[in-house]
Amino acid sequence: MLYEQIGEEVRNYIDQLTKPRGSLGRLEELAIEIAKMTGERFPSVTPPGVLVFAADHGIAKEGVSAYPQEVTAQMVLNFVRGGAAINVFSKQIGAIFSVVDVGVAIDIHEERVIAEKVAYGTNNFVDEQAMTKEEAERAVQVGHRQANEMIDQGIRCLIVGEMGIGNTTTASALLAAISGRNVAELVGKGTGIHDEAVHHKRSVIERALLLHKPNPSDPLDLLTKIGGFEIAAMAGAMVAAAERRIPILLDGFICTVAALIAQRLNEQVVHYMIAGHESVEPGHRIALQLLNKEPLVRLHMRLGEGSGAAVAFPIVHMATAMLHMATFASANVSTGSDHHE
Ligand SMILES: O=C(O)c1ccc[n+]([C@@H]2O[C@H](COP(=O)([O-])O)[C@@H](O)[C@H]2O)c1
Ligand SMILES: Cc1cc2nc[nH]c2cc1C
Repeated sequence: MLYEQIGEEVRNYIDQLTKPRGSLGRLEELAIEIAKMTGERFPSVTPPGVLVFAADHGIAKEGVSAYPQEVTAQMVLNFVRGGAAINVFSKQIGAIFSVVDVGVAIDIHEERVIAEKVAYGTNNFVDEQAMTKEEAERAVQVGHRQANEMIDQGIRCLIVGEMGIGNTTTASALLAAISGRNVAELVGKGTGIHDEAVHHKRSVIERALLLHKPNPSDPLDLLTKIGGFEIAAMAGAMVAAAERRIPILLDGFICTVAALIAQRLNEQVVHYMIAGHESVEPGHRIALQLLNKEPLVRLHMRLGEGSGAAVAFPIVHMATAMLHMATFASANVSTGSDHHE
């Protein structure tokens, strides 16, 4: 549960800082939210942790991505060698970074990749269940354990990223099931497929939903029938962060769908989430609305990996830094007519 009392104290304290009341806008609300999450009057979000989960998707066989499946494994190697966007951004924000293989389709021979493979990719959910219930549970537990390990290392804010060719199809199927919205409204170009392929992607998802009829409020049923291993692990990681009162900075579309799964595992988790950015993927806005979250930035990004959250992190950091301003009393600045002690 949130520390409501501390939130109120911080709200009153912010009104004593040397600025016109409310003039730091959303930063003020962010500082209050983080105080409520952490129970600290002067919370810190540094260092942040970036935890990237990688997995493959059987649905990729349907030709729903602009890139071949082997890119998942290739990018995992790129992550440990420091060449991806998220590596560059993680360095900029001073993040602790890890990448976890929770279900990549091939063996990865690289000791810097955390090996937690549940299976060699999911099954193609257009004609069979994506995974077994036990696999879904295991993937959630991998995420939970990995987030706890990062928190033990001292991170004060968690960014959960993903890599998985085909996972915008999986995330779209999950969101359509959860929201009951039309697939056409939420399906997008993912890595950059053309319009005709978007139609095909839509019909693949519609077929899968008709076949499986997942229960929109049962996270394990959703994951088992139409999920992905990285999405399950991300949800587990979010649950762990909330349990440890660590703020979660959400990334793009896939991450936000994982957040909806996390919400169905434990509804308290939503109170620990901050929406980092709004992705170009059309379903992202819908997923954010379901969580009742307003993104911090809109930069026309659609990369994943945790990159949008990493870009938004400095804003969250600024919100906590703001609390170290002088007060009207300490700086001997006259208060305005609307100032209340
Ligand atoms: O985060 C997003 O909003 C986002 C939007 C589009 C694509 N992606 C990334 O692209 C991959 C999935 O795209 P696709 O076309 O293969 O389904 C996966 O690795 C994601 O990290 C991510
Ligand atoms: C190159 C590449 C990098 C990515 N990072 C996240 N999803 C991705 C998809 C592709 C294709």
